[in-house]
Amino acid sequence: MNVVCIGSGYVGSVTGTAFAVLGHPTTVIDLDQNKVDQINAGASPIYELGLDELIRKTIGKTLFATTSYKAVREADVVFIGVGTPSREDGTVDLSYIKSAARSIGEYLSPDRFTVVVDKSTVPVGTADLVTSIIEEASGQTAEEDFTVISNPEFLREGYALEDVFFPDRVVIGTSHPRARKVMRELYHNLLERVNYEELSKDFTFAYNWNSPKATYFETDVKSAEMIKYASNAFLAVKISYINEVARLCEALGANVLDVAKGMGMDSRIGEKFLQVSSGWSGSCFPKDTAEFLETSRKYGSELSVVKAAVQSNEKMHHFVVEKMQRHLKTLNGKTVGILGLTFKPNTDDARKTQASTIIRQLIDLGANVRVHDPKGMEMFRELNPKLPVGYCDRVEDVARRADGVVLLTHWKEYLQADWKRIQGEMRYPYLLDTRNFLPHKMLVEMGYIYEGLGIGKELIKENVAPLMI
Ligand SMILES: NC(=O)c1ccc[n+]([C@@H]2O[C@H](COP(=O)([O-])OP(=O)(O)OC[C@H]3O[C@@H](n4cnc5c(N)ncnc54)[C@H](O)[C@@H]3O)[C@@H](O)[C@H]2O)c1
Ligand SMILES: O=c1ccn([C@@H]2O[C@H](COP(=O)(O)OP(=O)(O)O[C@H]3O[C@H](CO)[C@@H](O)[C@H](O)[C@H]3O)[C@@H](O)[C@H]2O)c(=O)[nH]1
Repeated sequence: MNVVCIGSGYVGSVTGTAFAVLGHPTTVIDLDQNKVDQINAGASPIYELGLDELIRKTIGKTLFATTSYKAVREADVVFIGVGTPSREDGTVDLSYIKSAARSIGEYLSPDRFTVVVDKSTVPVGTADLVTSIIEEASGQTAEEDFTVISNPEFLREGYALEDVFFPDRVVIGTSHPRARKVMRELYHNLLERVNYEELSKDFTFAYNWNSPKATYFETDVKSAEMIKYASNAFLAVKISYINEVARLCEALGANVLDVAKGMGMDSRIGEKFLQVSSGWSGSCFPKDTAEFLETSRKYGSELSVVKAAVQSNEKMHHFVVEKMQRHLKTLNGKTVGILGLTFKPNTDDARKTQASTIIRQLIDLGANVRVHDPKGMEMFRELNPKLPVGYCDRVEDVARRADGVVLLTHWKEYLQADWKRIQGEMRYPYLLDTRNFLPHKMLVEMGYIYEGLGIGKELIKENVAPLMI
């Protein structure tokens, strides 16, 4: 089956590579010549564990990359995986989707039935919009010559390949019988794990080989579009909730790590997405909750739980700064080291990261800020060109004459850091670990004044339950 993937970002590059690995001739199309050149050179345009390796193995065989839309002519399935960023008012900017739809329409073959698939996260009703643009640009008839369906993507950055090859579910939104048949055929190898034993020999990174096979769920197009927003918003609510519980634990002297563990043992609740943080962030949750909320308001059915989760999340960013301020009395003139700029580990993605909000607040309060991240410094600097921070290549440099160090992202590099040496660099050994990630007991014994989130003071000295990552 000939596959085209429009967009070679965090979703397009992974999806395109995955279908190529599964044996479908796949062309990735991006307007960005640099990304296309990188893929053709056998390298990934993003940092994602294992992706380089798979691109290298498939490029020129089943994987192709280009800036031209010509491959659409020969395609059975065309995925749209372009960006859907937020506008100022929180609603989604669909300009990339519209432009991709126009280009698809211009190249659509009149001689074959093509299934166009929205993989980007798009508001309910977008498939209709894409349909009308393609009809106008191609002069062809929807549902006869082509159809537009929804197949939302649920991958997480940092675990993208694992999520794509071993998804919990594949959601297909269409009532078109022919499109359903095409999509079942396309996903057959993935659902049945055909040749996965062969693949396992090549993969040098961990895969969840024993997980149950994915559920293939067919529904109508609008419900599929809705499932994506409803899922992301639900996960954001879950994190906001545990973060609020963490604040209360702290006030009451309870240990949120054990509280989350005990809650997660109830299969109705589940242990995942109960990790305390300085707030959720990144390129998906902030924009998707904003759009979902705006849509709910537009239709007179405001999602008040989601609204509260968003507000609570903003409070969580402030809480981290306030906690530091409480401890150091003032931040004016103090030097603060930040560990972690990406919104989570194992990605270079620094879009809409909580680090930028927290750093801005620290600077507004008069602090001098130094930062480090294993993979995200380049993108963070590009996105925040005027932010007056010192970029450090080594963890120790962040700590130089610092009055406090804050860990925002739980990169394993920080677990392995030389904490004795870091302490030696600091003016005052205050360490705020917003992920409760570091070995507290050892650090306290070393002489650090250690604070986590949601852990009562006396518990810090004991061996509290480790964070699940
Ligand atoms: N990042 C994630 O983890 C993730 C997960 C699931 C769903 N999504 C959704 O998937 C979509 C893509 O997200 P992303 O993070 O991959 O975005 P991205 O910004 O990383 O990538 C988008 C790519 O599309 C290209 N592009 C834009 N317009 C184009 C056009 N007309 N023709 C060809 N290429 C074009 C851009 O150059 C860019 O490389 C969004 O809707 C997002 O919400 C993202
Ligand atoms: O227990 C948790 C889990 C996550 N986070 C934070 O929540 C944010 C989002 O994390 P995660 O969901 O792992 O990353 P994404 O790559 O943004 O993935 C989300 O957004 C994608 C884009 O829509 C979806 O495809 C995924 O299913 C959905 O998990 C990050 O800031 C995390 O640090 C927490 O604070 N605590």
